[in-house]
Amino acid sequence: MSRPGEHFIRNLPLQRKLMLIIMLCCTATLLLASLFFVAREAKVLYQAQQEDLVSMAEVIGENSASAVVFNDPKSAEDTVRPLAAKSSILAAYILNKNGRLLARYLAPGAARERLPLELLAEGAAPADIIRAVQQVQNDAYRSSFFSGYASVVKAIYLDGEQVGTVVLHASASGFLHNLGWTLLAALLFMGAAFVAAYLFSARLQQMVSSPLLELLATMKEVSASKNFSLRVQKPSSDEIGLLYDGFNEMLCEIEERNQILRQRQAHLQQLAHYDPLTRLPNRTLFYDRLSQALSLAGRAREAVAVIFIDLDHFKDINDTLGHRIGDLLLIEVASRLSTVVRSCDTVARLGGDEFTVFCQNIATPENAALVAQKLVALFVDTFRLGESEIHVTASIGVTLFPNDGKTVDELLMNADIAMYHAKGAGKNVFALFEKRMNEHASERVTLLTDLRQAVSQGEFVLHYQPKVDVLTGKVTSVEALVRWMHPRLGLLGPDRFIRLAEESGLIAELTEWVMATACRQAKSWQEDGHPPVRVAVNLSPFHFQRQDVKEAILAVLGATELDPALFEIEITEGALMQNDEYTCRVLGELREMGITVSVDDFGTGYSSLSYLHRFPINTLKIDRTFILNMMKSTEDQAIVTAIIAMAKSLNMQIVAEGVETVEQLEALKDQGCHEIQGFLISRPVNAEKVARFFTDEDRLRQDRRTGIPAGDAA
Ligand SMILES: Nc1nc2c(ncn2[C@@H]2O[C@H](COP(=O)(O)O[C@H]3[C@@H](O)[C@H](n4cnc5c(=O)[nH]c(N)nc54)O[C@@H]3COP(=O)(O)O)[C@@H](O)[C@H]2O)c(=O)[nH]1
Repeated sequence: MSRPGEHFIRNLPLQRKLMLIIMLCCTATLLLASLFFVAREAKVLYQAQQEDLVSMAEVIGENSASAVVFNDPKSAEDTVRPLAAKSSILAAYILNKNGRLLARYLAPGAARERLPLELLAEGAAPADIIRAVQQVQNDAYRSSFFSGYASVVKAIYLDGEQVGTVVLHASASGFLHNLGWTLLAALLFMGAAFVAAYLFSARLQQMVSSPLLELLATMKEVSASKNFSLRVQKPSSDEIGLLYDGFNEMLCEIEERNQILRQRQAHLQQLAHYDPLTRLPNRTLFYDRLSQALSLAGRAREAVAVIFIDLDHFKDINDTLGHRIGDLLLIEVASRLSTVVRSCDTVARLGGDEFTVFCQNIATPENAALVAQKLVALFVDTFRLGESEIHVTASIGVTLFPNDGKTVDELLMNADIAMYHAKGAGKNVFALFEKRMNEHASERVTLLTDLRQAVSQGEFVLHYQPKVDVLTGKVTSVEALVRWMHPRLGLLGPDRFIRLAEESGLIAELTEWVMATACRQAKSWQEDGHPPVRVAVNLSPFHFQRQDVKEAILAVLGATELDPALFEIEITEGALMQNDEYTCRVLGELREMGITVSVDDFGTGYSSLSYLHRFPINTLKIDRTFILNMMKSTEDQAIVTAIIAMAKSLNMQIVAEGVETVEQLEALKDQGCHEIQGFLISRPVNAEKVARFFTDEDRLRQDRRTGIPAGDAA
């Protein structure tokens, strides 16, 4: 705890503090110097005065020595009488060696009460006189200052032997007067020195404090304005100069740190609001901008179009061509999308292959459709990505504020629903949101709930579609195709629920049921006396990528005791291209067991034909879209020809899917296709009906339509 004085001094401004220090130091120094000077002067003056008195006492002593020896008071008094001429002498005494007072002189007007020997009683004993003389001798110096007289006691010698004593008292006024002058001079000197010190210290403190005050002012300015680019001009090379350097360096460092901080903040801002891959606004920024746009549009009574864009088959592209190409595609798509919209509109990437756009001030739904049309058109040109050139399409959903929704979430949800409708409508199209689409969306949720129970409730049934040899007409295998006997909606085709099963993870359970049922059916046909027929089951890519798919197949074959040679799996091109190493190994192991491996919907994926030889595949099934169009599109015809030629060179069996007409059959036969599957032979039918194709009679009926020659049943 500091004392109040200390506290006061501590809180004084620097200038005052400096002044105080300097003045205190100066005063103390001056005081000490003056004291020393005065004390010294006093000593000199005293000594001079004493010397005078001593020489007078010596003269008196010499003159009175014989009078003292002979105890002659009269002669002794004669020696002191001339002292009357000396105005400064107050009193003089001559004593013999026994202390007897022989002579006495007292100046007229001398104050007797101040003189020790005068204070002795009349006829005082010699011993008292000697004691009083000793006291005079002892107090000689002090009495000069305080009693106003100077004293000297001097022994009287005759022939080297003390015979008496002389005591002299003189007025000290001369000495004190001189001392007074000396003191006055010292005080004047001190005063002058003090004034000089004050002026000098004022200048000195200014020299010290003004750069510090300047620094303080700059510091306040920096702190108020946050302008860290300010610098101070170094005033000197002393410690204050170093302080200035330090201050400038500190500002420099703060400025650099601020710069780094600003860059980092900008980077964080970028990360928080922009997609790092495409540099488009991300979901957060899109939400933010759209909600602002909606509140503006609400006040201005304007419409806003929210568009949801999803790339078709992006997963397949990623899986087959790799993530690097997938990333390049997303970047290219982002840049194409940005070319269509106006500067007031926003294009964003929500994640994965999902992009969104909102356009402000859209006058009519037709205008929104025009924008969507432009967006679809962006995908007409192929994308050149590194070495690859690919054709990609997108499905687009459009919704309008305020008619279709009032909030960002509602609009995005509806745009998403519309986009799903566009996908369902065959992809590469756009769909404007309609209220009824919402019903479909909620239907989808209900369907999913129902699907979860469907397997355990036994609501699925298998239909079978035969594949026949184009030359012999023999059934080579039957494809098991699942249907759902929905208690409320009736018989549902796989297109209504396979995707849902895949998305919900129910596909594995469903496929295991399909495999078990198909295998049991194949056994059952045999037990009913039909010739052994191979049964083909579709494996979803989601299921195939599960590490236990082989074990699941083995378990089914083991449980049903079906010969693996009578079991076939159909996997899509996309599934084939995912995780090559694993796919290759599992397919190899399945083939070694005698299971037939077919690639379904071939031609729709992105696998290069030469890539196929790496996989242990038995059969390629040409996708039915090529078969459907081969009679009218030379391009599709060329694709079919190329696939057949390539498959043959790789010693693979070729099955043409979706053969509906005899013309298609003839064309395929001419090109050397091995097998066909399609409505021309049979639609997918139940187990009982398909079994009829195993007998000669039904094949013959079939032969009459197709012209395929009859042969032995498989
Ligand atoms: N993962 C699983 N996928 C399955 C399963 N069961 C079926 N599916 C897949 O569902 C898709 C649609 O199948 P579906 O509605 O059964 O259609 C099949 C045939 O009806 C149809 N087809 C056959 N011939 C013709 C024809 O001449 N014209 C024509 N328009 N359609 C025809 O093709 C479907 C069979 O195709 P594919 O499988 O490619 O051989 C379908 O993709 C099935 O794969 C299942 O259990 N698991």
